[in-house]
Amino acid sequence: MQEQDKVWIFDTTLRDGEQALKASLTEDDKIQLAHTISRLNVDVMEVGFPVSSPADFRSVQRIATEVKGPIICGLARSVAKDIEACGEALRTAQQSRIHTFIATSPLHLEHKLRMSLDDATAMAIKSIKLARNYTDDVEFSCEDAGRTPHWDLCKIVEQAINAGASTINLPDTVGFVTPDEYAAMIRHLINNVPNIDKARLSVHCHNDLGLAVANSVAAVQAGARQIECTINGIGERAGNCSLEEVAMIMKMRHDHLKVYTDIKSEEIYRASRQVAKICNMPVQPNKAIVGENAFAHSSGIHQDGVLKAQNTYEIMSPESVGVPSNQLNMTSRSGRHVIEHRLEELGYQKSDYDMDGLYKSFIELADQKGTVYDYDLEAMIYFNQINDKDEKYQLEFVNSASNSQSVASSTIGMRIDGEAKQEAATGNGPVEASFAAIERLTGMSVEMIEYNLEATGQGASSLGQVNIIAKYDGRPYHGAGIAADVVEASVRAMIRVYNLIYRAQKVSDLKQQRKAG
Ligand SMILES: CC(=O)SCCNC(=O)CCNC(=O)[C@H](O)C(C)(C)COP(=O)(O)OP(=O)(O)OC[C@H]1O[C@@H](n2cnc3c(N)ncnc32)[C@H](O)[C@@H]1OP(=O)(O)O
Ligand SMILES: CC(C)C(=O)C(=O)O
Repeated sequence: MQEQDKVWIFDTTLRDGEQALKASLTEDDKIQLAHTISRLNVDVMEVGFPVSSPADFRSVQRIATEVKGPIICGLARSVAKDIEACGEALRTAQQSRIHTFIATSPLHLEHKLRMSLDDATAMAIKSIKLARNYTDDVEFSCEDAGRTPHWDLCKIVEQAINAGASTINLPDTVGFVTPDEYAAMIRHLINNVPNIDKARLSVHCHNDLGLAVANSVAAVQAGARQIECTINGIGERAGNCSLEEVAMIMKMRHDHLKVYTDIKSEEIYRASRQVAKICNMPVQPNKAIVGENAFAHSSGIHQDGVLKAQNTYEIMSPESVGVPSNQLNMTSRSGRHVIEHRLEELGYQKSDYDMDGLYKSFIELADQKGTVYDYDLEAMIYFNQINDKDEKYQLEFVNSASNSQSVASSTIGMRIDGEAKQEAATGNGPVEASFAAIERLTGMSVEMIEYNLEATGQGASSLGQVNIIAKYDGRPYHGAGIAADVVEASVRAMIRVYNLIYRAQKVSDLKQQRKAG
């Protein structure tokens, strides 16, 4: 592969991505994420806007000192104090870049900066020269380039390169342009700026019309060689171009695009999950590359195809982006092939069950509860069908109390194998206290993996829906509960988990008996 075909990946998760968060990241969060981003093997990491606050200055400084590998970059307006703060914060970096910008569109010049293009150009040149006192690697951005006349861009870009900028970034700051327009802008600059070969052309796209990735790819096809992007596409408003998407487009479509990045794609999923968790920005399930459903197949025809040849419905392998494996969801849209496959993985042979009878129970259960899990399948083999009314643990009542001044308490009444029992416990909140009371009643303790509370319905009369994933004996169980009272919804979800554990234990006993006899 040739160096001129390499597209640099400039990650701005910790700068533009962070701008969109409801709560700022702590210094430690940023350090942790910076190490993760560096493991992706990005070329440049923009990690903050040092003049904006002492905390941002300190985190840029710490990342510059601690994170080795990528070029560490900070953002600065075309203002001396911003450049000085940036230069100072980046002083200890192995390789540093100062990224300075000024808006160039008539709209921003007139209404925001209240100055002419010539004045903005003069400020840009002064800033680039000042930045060169700190580092040889200076990037200059024409903010709102997408809405700037092409000849205005040519004028300022030529002077910025002469002043010492080695990367020229042309952002579509408000996500307004279409791919053909953006490509035409890049071509115009390549064809009309006499010193353009002295700089790397960069693009920075926002997703207001959902075109950030498409625009970035179109710009690369037109000759840009740096993409500014964020993990999971987080960023101002509708977000930025998503790193994982452009990296995988270039990897998977190298045949067509003929360019490459140095991203270690196997690190993508881990990075995505960490960003989602630390930034408290969950990834939508159908998000390309990293969404929960990106490698999940739910319909029978697709599942059958994937089982016969994975590439029938997967254009890339889950492992190539660090997802451990694909997922074949068992739902009412599944067919017999996937059930047979799953049971084979669980150690069953065809002679262990009657597929026609099993499939009938499977479809009934799937229609009732959506997803059917392994333990449901096994229970169907051993009990033919599952009836919730015969469950071991049945809730009778929940009586919880909490206030802001003392610990919460809860009394739970249950029927266990038909016998009425009750227990009380305390906790940090009424849900924790209720779970502790259930633990006493069942004599079993589970490890909580996930607790998710959502309102279903509207306004104050909405119902609380709780979904729990809890582990027992190394195996996860899923429980859901719905009630007007969120504590009751939580208790119902947890009791469901205990019933599933009990049923799985019974299945295991029956398996042993079958083996022995
Ligand atoms: C498109 C982007 O994403 S750009 C990056 C956006 N990120 C941020 O804004 C986060 C960091 N920003 C901040 O912490 C603050 O806005 C600061 C510290 C930079 C400035 O704060 P303040 O001095 O209080 O100014 P405020 O933010 O209200 O207004 C911005 C000022 O900068 C000016 N300005 C905006 N961009 C530039 C620029 N590139 N170069 C020079 N001046 C600029 C504006 O015209 C305005 O100036 P004015 O006060 O003379 O009207
Ligand atoms: C500062 C620049 C690169 C920016 O964030 C934008 O224009 O969106």
